[in-house]
Amino acid sequence: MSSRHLLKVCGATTPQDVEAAAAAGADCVGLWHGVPGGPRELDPDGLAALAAAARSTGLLPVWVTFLADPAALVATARAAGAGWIQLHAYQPPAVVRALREALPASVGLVKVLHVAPGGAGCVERPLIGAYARAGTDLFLLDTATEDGRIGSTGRTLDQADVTALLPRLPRPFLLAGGLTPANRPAYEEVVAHPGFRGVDVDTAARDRVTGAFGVPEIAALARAWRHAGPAGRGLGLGPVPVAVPGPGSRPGPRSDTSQTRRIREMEPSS
Ligand SMILES: O=C(O)c1ccccc1N[C@@H]1O[C@H](COP(=O)(O)O)[C@@H](O)[C@H]1O
Repeated sequence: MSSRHLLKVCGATTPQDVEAAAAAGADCVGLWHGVPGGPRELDPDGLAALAAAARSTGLLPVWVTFLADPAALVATARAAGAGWIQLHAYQPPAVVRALREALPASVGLVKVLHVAPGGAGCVERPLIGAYARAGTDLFLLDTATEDGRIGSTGRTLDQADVTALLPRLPRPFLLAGGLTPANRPAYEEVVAHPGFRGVDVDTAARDRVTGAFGVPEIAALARAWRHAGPAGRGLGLGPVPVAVPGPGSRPGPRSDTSQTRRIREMEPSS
């Protein structure tokens, strides 16, 4: 038996984007709010409307944000009904903890770890254990460019930089950063890691002319990235064995409902 990996596509702005993602076989769709100056920024009503549209197609809506104020995050998460929240910036572990304490277990918490190119490593490396203990369900490894850009960089991570980080990750992770159907073979070692749960893509999910999500583009990503992993691995969000000891740990698998459970329950395909 083998497992199916997740495909998240990021930055939907219209119901048509959501429909394209669902039709092409994505599992999760990223919706922005609180990304200042971002070209795909949604207002709170737009976020809630597209989250509902995503749920109605069976997609898991993921709210992607740079916001760091716990009260604002909690209020928006409740109003929008996001399945997961992706903290895509340099929010400290205390923000994760505040969200974990305030939100139901059904809301998954994704913390992005930014990896700089050229062997410079992960910006948040000293905080990884603290993020896990604060309640992070899933890490997301993405590029931070030399000039400080984060999110939708279209820039790939070096497999060696990623694999150097993996022994320190006490939670499952998604991979991002300039991923395409063609560069899947460059990440064999990453895909084989027991914590790997799938990929997150913006640039390569889009029609080059219109800039909207493209069904052929997303379907090609799904074919390349979402297929079988090693036998017996599920999509659970529980702890991953790591070489790095950490003081305490959060309790075992949380009881949860709805969208997060849907991801946890995605059965391995043969
Ligand atoms: O999708 C975006 O444009 C975006 C903007 C701000 C924060 C996060 C964003 N998305 C993340 O960008 C990467 C994938 O981008 P790419 O494939 O390298 O272009 C992924 O982490 C998305 O969640």
